[in-house]
Amino acid sequence: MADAEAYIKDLKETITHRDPNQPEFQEAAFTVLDTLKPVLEKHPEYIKANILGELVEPERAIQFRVPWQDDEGNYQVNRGFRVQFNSAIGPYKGGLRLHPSVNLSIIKFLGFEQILKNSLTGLPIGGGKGGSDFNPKDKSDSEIMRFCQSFMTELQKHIGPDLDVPAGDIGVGGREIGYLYGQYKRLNGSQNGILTGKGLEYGGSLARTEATGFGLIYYLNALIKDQGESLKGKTIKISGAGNVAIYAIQKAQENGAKVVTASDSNGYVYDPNGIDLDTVKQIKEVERGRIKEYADKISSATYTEGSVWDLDIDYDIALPCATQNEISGDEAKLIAKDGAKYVAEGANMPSTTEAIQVYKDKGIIYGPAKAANAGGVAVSALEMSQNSERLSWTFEDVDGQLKDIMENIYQKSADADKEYDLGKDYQAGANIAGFEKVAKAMLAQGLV
Ligand SMILES: NC(=O)C1=CN([C@@H]2O[C@H](COP(=O)(O)OP(=O)(O)OC[C@H]3O[C@@H](n4cnc5c(N)ncnc54)[C@H](OP(=O)(O)O)[C@@H]3O)[C@@H](O)[C@H]2O)C=CC1
Ligand SMILES: O=C(O)CCC(=O)C(=O)O
Repeated sequence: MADAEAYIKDLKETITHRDPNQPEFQEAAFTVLDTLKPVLEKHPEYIKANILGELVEPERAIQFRVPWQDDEGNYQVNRGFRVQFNSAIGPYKGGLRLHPSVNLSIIKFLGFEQILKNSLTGLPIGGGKGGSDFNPKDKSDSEIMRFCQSFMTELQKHIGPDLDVPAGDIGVGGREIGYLYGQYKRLNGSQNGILTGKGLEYGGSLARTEATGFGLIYYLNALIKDQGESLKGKTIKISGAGNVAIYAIQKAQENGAKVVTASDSNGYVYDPNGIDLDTVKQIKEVERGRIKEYADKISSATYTEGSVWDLDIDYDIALPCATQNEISGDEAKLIAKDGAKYVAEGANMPSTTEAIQVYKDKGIIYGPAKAANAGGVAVSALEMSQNSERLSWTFEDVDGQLKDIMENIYQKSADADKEYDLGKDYQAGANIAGFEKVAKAMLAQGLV
């Protein structure tokens, strides 16, 4: 039997050989593999059963055509995906992303991340992800509806309340979930909570909208407290101005921190007085506008094109909440130079491999995405529970459970860090804690 190091090396070569054109998937898989050596050394039975070889291969990857008609009557075709990665601990669970950049590599990286993230929540959910290269940004409501109906017409053949329960991600919010749910219901005639992030009028959970952003701050609070500090009085740089960023700003402000930036894919606003959240919500949630408009409305703010991570100001905490690979190695060096002591990830894989190495070299405490942003999927699982028992829990109840789950996730990562003597490496801690549960479940179920 190969030793742990040779086994990991072999797996990486297999992935590179099988999926040479999937850089995002390779990045996500290699990052996890690189941190699991100590577990494999302690548990050679995982090598014997080739658990990692199974883990990096999706149980199923579905690709389909999504034809739809635009407002001018033209026939359009997009590409749809659902990757059902791992069901060892429960039904596949993970969002749908609508963005022109979507391809199989991106959906596989997101689905792979979802396996260990969902395991960390402590809830019985496996990992999956889906989406399409459709761009919802410049589309009318009717076009979005027709696209969603067509997408669900195919997707509904592959999902089910005990099989695979999708939700939102970039480009998929309440409007899209509503159209997708309506089409599922029309085709199947059943009200079985097949999607999460639903409207409150038809089976959604209170606090799901807020969950990822609030959860990020609950996780950050636990992390910071363990270092003997608190959020009060800290200055935060945040990227994004979507669902995750907005509710992270809200909860950070409630905890006495000052958030000074928000961004979108065109540029960022810097407001030294602290971001006015009502203005951001009005622009982004109501008007579906651009973040640039914030600087037109708020006189203390400036707007700059480009990446918010290139803005050179002093601050304490970085919260990337936009998209993958938004922080390069050079930008991580700037984060360190600006004096930030913590990075906690609201987005999925926002830091490149080089950036993560910089955090480690410079002693920045790093909360990885699969731990820090697990609040969204955790409350999705709570939405599934409420749907099953045909009940709606109060906001306080769901929010309280979310807080407990996020504190537990931090604790599990910190415990693994201690057990394996990793030196405050909460990334490796999260990977190990998430992996151990999935590995035990896979081993128990044999070859499946
Ligand atoms: N929603 C959820 O519950 C969860 C989301 N996540 C992750 O959080 C991140 C944000 O998701 P969410 O807030 O839901 O998505 P939204 O669509 O609500 O918002 C995304 C934000 O990120 C910006 N953005 C997207 N792509 C880029 C890019 N290439 N460069 C710079 N900015 C970009 C968008 O700007 P623009 O409008 O210009 O595109 C927008 O401000 C994603 O990585 C997602 O996978 C993780 C866990 C759960
Ligand atoms: O709520 C869900 O099921 C999906 C959340 C998600 O896509 C994520 O955690 O990245």
